[in-house]
Amino acid sequence: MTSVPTVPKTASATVISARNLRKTYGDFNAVDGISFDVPAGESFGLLGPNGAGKSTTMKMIGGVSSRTSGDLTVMGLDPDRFGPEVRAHLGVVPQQDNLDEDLRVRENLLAYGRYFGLPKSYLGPKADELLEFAQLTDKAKGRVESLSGGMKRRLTIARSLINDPKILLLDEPTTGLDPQARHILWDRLFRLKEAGVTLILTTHYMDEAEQLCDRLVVVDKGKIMAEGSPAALIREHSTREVLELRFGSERNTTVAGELQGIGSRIETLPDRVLIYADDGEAALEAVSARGLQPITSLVRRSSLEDVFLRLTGRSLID
Ligand SMILES: Nc1ncnc2c1ncn2[C@@H]1O[C@H](COP(=O)(O)OP(=O)(O)OP(=O)(O)O)[C@@H](O)[C@H]1O
Repeated sequence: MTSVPTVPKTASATVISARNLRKTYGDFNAVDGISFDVPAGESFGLLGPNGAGKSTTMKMIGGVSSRTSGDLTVMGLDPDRFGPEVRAHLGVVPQQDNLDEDLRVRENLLAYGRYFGLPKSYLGPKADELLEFAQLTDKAKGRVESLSGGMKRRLTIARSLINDPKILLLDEPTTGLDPQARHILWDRLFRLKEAGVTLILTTHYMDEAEQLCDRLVVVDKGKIMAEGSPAALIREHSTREVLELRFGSERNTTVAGELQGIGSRIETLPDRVLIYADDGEAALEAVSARGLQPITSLVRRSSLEDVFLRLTGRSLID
């Protein structure tokens, strides 16, 4: 039997450490040599488009997919060698809800807890506490199929907390949910963070990353393009404001030349032109002064979407 090393004291502040982490399928690099550290209690995000390698990274952290090369430790342990021990520290919320539709809501929590070998005396009160946390107490005896998408997500999160994990892995926690359901979920995740749980989440929603993440890595095609807090990334890779102009589909693609010199950078997208400037209103006045009249104009703050566009030349949401 392999003995489990004790978690080194010096590493207590770092709960996940990846060095040159790589996963290949045939000759395709799904995760292409990424490195990052996550300290305890942080809310850490992997932000990137579909196919960037986010889920593959999560699966390696969760010990359900072995890495091709590189180093990875979770709570000081290698998930490839100590899968069950690593999973005992983790709560996992997969991209697709995989609740047991044959069981009632509360039963889902109990059954999952039994799978972890947790005793009945612990599970009953814990299930009730988690239903309360997930705002599902009144649905305890209901059928899973009768829950809304947001409720199913909350039940999946409640289920992932049955073993009091120190780290919660959330793969695209709010994909497919309506705005209200997303906000309720964000609030619950924020409470977990306040309670000291380390959150690792993947998302392709920039607003979600901005709301939830203390720090994130921007990933594209299996590589890390940038790393930092949302505010620091925006400061480093974008201007304070962005002026969005729509001139109509024909004109959008040809007008950029006439805008040269306004702001510090211009991006032409199929449906609009973006002028990056610290003062968006001043940029708009400069556009008018050139006799150019957009159909619509909007000044907004820079977002992580702008960071992604800057780093990859592509829009985050296709
Ligand atoms: N088992 C597999 N076999 C072959 N290729 C795979 C496998 N799993 C993932 N891939 C490929 O690896 C790349 C990264 O996939 P991954 O699911 O990690 O991306 P992602 O960033 O999580 O995107 P999504 O949000 O779509 O899940 C994709 O091109 C995907 O097609």
